[in-house]
Amino acid sequence: MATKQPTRGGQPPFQDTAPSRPTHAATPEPPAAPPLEPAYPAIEPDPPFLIPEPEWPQSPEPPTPEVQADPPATPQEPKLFIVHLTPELAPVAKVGGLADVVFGLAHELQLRGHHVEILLPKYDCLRHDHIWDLHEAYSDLWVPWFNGTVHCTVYFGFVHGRRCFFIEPHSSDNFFNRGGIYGFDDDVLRFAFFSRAAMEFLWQSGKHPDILHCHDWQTALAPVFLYEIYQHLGMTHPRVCFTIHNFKHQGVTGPQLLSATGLNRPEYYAHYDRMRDNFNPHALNLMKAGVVYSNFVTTVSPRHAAEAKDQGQGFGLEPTLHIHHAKYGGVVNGVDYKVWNPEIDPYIPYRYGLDSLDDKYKNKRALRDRLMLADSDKPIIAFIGRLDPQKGLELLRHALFYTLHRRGQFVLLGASANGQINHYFWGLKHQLDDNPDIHIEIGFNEELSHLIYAGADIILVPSRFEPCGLTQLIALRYGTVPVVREVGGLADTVFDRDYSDRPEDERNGYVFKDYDYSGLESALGRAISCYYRHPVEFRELMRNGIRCDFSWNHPGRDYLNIYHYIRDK
Ligand SMILES: Nc1ncnc2c1ncn2[C@@H]1O[C@H](COP(=O)(O)OP(=O)(O)O[C@H]2O[C@H](CO)[C@@H](O)[C@H](O)[C@H]2O)[C@@H](O)[C@H]1O
Repeated sequence: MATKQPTRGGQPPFQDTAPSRPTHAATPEPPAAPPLEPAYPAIEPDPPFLIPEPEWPQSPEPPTPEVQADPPATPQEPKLFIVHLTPELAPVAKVGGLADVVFGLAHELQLRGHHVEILLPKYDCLRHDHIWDLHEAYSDLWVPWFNGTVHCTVYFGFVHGRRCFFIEPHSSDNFFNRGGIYGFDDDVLRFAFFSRAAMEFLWQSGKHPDILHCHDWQTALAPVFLYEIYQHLGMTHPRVCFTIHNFKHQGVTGPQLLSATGLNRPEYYAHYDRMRDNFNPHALNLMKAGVVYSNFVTTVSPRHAAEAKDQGQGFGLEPTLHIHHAKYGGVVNGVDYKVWNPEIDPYIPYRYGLDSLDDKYKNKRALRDRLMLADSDKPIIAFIGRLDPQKGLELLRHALFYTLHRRGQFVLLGASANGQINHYFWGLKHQLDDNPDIHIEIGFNEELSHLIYAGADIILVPSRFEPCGLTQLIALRYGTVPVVREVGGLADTVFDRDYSDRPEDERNGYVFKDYDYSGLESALGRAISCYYRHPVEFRELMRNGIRCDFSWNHPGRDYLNIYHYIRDK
């Protein structure tokens, strides 16, 4: 049996995980720099709401069972044409939570009667089994790039009812034929190209959305292109909402970007008020550009919005967020309960809900069978996520051994883009291979994740920082009790059973504050004790979680309020 302090495994490669950039900008905040809000021309009357083009057939996929009433489209509210620009979309191109958010939000907006389209790259690794009726929609897109143009084909298809356009460039750079989504030396150029191509597509195809909703640094150049290029060509209608899912990755690059994208004029763009990185005066920062040029900027929880602006979690964008604070806020993500719902989940062998909670334990057995874990009365503690220093890897590793010590079982599902980290967890896996109470699965496996959410008793989210976090929200729906660090969206959504000042029926998990082993043990230890010693109370906690409403209903409303606000301004 492994002991609490392992003797093998070597030094984890993720120990020094302090943000590589200082938390305060080296460049002082300019005293009276006026916000550089794009001076859009006066808002023209809305064009008639664009209904789906008649030639697009309806999605032929079978309807999914309805588990909750769709919110009625409010007749008095103007219907919007909303385009999402995104590098990820679940489940066809998913690396992390951003993919789920675009998938869920787009559907919610559609349910409310708005016309939504999603633009993303046509990666060679798209999951075609989730795309219906894929066909060529636009064959003659020419995108300016350096001193020439790149020919692109645009495909249209439905991803579980969402209308999607996939942009495929034909160039020797093979931007999106790399067998993966991120992790290449030219990532900034790849996504700068995508943003330019998306804007060019909107313009050439005569689409004038009311709202362009961009996600993360990968699409942050779109509002720059809109304001600096396309509005002068007549695209004066769209307003831009920019959502930051993760401040850690900002798309910092050299001035070559400007000649590639046709923006040119380095003396103009490399200005502190526009795109110049707050640390490196010779670099450009795409995320900063997105903040400066968008009409509204959100991150994915109010707590993280404050942490990023005022508490050193903005990875250097703090002064920029201060300058633009009037158009900045946080909206907690939702979960798509048509996908993440144990009552209808096709990936779990036994469906269950509040009234049939016992069937959750059949899934626990199925999970043990599948992962060859010992059959016992022990609780299963799980972690699902990217193996990134953000996720609290030292605490995760500690939790694994602490769980064994406290008579629990541990399941870890994760992967890292960093070879060293993957290697470390492979080492841990080999070290613990014979232990019947541990399973470490390295890789991305959406189907398995459903079974883990359903079969585990406790989900652990020990993040260093967490803009929102979807795993705890999904786990709550599956009656799996979250143990989380009190940070970002985790603090906004999980309320400690013993210490929260919320009413008892709103307490749904365990929370710890300090990023250290004793902090983790205090919360995980209480959760395991409750499981063993107070099973009735533990069950009540599970029920409280299932009763939480983290659907897209509320965030959908919040985003619509933002959209209407920036349209009316
Ligand atoms: N190996 C694996 N196999 C199968 N499924 C896996 C997996 N690894 C992760 N997942 C799934 O991917 C999603 C991850 O959600 P997170 O909230 O952890 O997102 P992430 O940190 O990537 O994104 C950022 O964006 C999201 C969305 O805004 C924020 O919630 C978050 O705080 C921020 O860091 C979940 O649906 C999870 O089940």
